[in-house]
Amino acid sequence: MTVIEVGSPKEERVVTETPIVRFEQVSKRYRLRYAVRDLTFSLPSGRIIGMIGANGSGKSTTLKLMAGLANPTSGRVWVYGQEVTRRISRVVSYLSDQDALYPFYTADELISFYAAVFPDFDVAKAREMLDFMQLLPRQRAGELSKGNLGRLKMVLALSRNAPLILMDEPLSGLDPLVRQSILKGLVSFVDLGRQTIVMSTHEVAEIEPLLDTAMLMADGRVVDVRDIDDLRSQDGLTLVDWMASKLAAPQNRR
Ligand SMILES: Nc1ncnc2c1ncn2[C@@H]1O[C@H](COP(=O)(O)OP(=O)(O)OP(=O)(O)O)[C@@H](O)[C@H]1O
Repeated sequence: MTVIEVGSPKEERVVTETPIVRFEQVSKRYRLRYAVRDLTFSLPSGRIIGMIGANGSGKSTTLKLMAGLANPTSGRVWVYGQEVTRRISRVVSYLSDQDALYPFYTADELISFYAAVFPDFDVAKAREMLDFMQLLPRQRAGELSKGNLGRLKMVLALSRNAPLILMDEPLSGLDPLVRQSILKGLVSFVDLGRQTIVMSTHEVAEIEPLLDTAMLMADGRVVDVRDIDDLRSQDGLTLVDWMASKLAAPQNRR
């Protein structure tokens, strides 16, 4: 298998060229309206990939298609070399943007529950992350503030040793002052030699230092997928500049 080096400013890592995610002419329609249309793209493995775009541009739908939680109306989706069905949850960890935790379970009980459901769940890692997040093991999910609930959901999603971790708006509800450091700390628990993170976000400037790759969506389509280092070195653009220039292009306007 061919390998390429991904270098500074992040630490050197070796990633395979085999895409972790592949979409081929995928559309998803809800009743009469297309949420995403004709998506064809691949995402590289061993990276932190940010999915950015305006409200309603199709980010959540695309993540759900990767997680096997939505079926394509047409087209095909592969993750980790397998065509996606609901069974893909064996190799995909998914953090929803909805409040989906059982409110009466404590953090500790949720860790046990996840460990029972997912064989790749790392209990020791989860406890370490819980501590890092300053969450109390015996506190019930329903008693947590929105921000702390978001932290707990991240702990649970990132504690799986799954090849693909999907996070839908992981920063929503988190205090802006701690958002970046929390995410940076949590991501350090992930083994990017074997795992890939794809996360949707509106916090484009804050997330940029953490990302390797950005995928821009508009009106249910993928506008572009770019390596962040290339954007900086070849185009001299920040992520925000790039997003603004791409969305201002006539073909991307409604
Ligand atoms: N279950 C659903 N039923 C009907 N329409 C849906 C459903 N899910 C998404 N849509 C529609 O599909 C489009 C794309 O929605 P999606 O949630 O994927 O966008 P998004 O980029 O994640 O938005 P946001 O940034 O606001 O979360 C929107 O027009 C939305 O109303």
